[in-house]
Amino acid sequence: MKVQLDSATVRHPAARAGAPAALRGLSLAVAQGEQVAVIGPSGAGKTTLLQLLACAQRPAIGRLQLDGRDPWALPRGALQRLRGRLFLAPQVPPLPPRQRVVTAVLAGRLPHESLWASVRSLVYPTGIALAEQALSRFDVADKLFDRVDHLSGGERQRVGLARALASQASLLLVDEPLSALDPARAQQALASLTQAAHERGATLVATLHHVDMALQHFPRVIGLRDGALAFDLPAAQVTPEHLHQLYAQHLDELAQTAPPAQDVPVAAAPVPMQCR
Ligand SMILES: Nc1ncnc2c1ncn2[C@@H]1O[C@H](COP(=O)(O)OP(=O)(O)OP(=O)(O)O)[C@@H](O)[C@H]1O
Repeated sequence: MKVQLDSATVRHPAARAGAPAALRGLSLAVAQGEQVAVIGPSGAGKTTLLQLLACAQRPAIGRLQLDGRDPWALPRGALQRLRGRLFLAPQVPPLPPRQRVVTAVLAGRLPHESLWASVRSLVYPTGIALAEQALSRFDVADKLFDRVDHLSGGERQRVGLARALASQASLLLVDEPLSALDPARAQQALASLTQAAHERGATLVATLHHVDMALQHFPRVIGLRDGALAFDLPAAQVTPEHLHQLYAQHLDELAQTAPPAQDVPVAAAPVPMQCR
C-alpha cells in the first residue's frame, strides 16, 4: 500500500488544552512495499504517526492518502474495508489472556473473512497451519496451543508479530516490537518481520527505540522530534550528528538503545481492540 501524508497535524482528543499537537505539519510519502523505521525521543509522536496511518487518528489539518484515496472522505463501509487492509501492532499486543495462541494469531485475519467464518474460527480455529507458519518465523511455533497468559513477555511480543504477519494486511504498522526481547531475539524478530513483509510486498512502517537496529534492518529511517520531521534519510546517510541532534536533551535514551539482556515479562494489560 502506498502512503502519502501532506502537512498533517494531529491532536489527541484527550490532550490538555493548550498542549502542542502530537504531530505538526508532517509530510512524507512511502512507496508500495517500502520499509521505513521511525525513531526519536519519547513523546516525539512516533505512536501517533502509526495511529494516523492506521486511520485511528484523524488529522486536524492536512491530509492522509492511502493508495491515492483520502480514507476520511470514504463512505463508512469503504473505510472499514480499507482498515481491513491495515494492521497496527501496538507496543503491548492486545491478546485476550485466556485465549489460545492459535486463536489469537488467527484473530489478526478476521477483517479479511466473512462474519460467519470469523465467528467459527474463534471457536474452531481454521488455518492452523498458517498460524504455525507465522509463529515459526518468530521461533514460537511450539506455543501454538498454549494459553496467552502462560507466555513470557517476550513470547507475547513475538506472538503479536506473528499475528501481524497472519493478518495478510498490505500496510503493517508496528510499534516498538522489541521492548521485551533479548538482543538475539530482537535481531531475529526484526529480520523475520522485514523478510516476511518483503516476500509479500507489504509496506512496513515500524517505530523503534533501538536506533542501531533501525539502521541495520531498515533501508530508510525517519527521525521525529516534537511532532515534526527532523530527518528522512537512507539509513546509510544517518550520521552520529543526526542522532545527537535528534536526541538532544534525551541522550540517555540514545545511550540505552541496546535491548534488555533477557526476555522481560510484561503485564498483560488490556489494549483497546480499535485497530486490532
Ligand atoms: N491518548 C493521548 N491523549 C493525550 N495526549 C497523548 C495521548 N497519547 C499521546 N499523547 C501525547 O502526544 C505526544 C506524542 O506521543 P506519542 O505516544 O506519539 O510519542 P512516542 O514518540 O510514541 O513516545 P514513546 O517513545 O514514549 O512511546 C506526547 O506529548 C504525548 O504526551
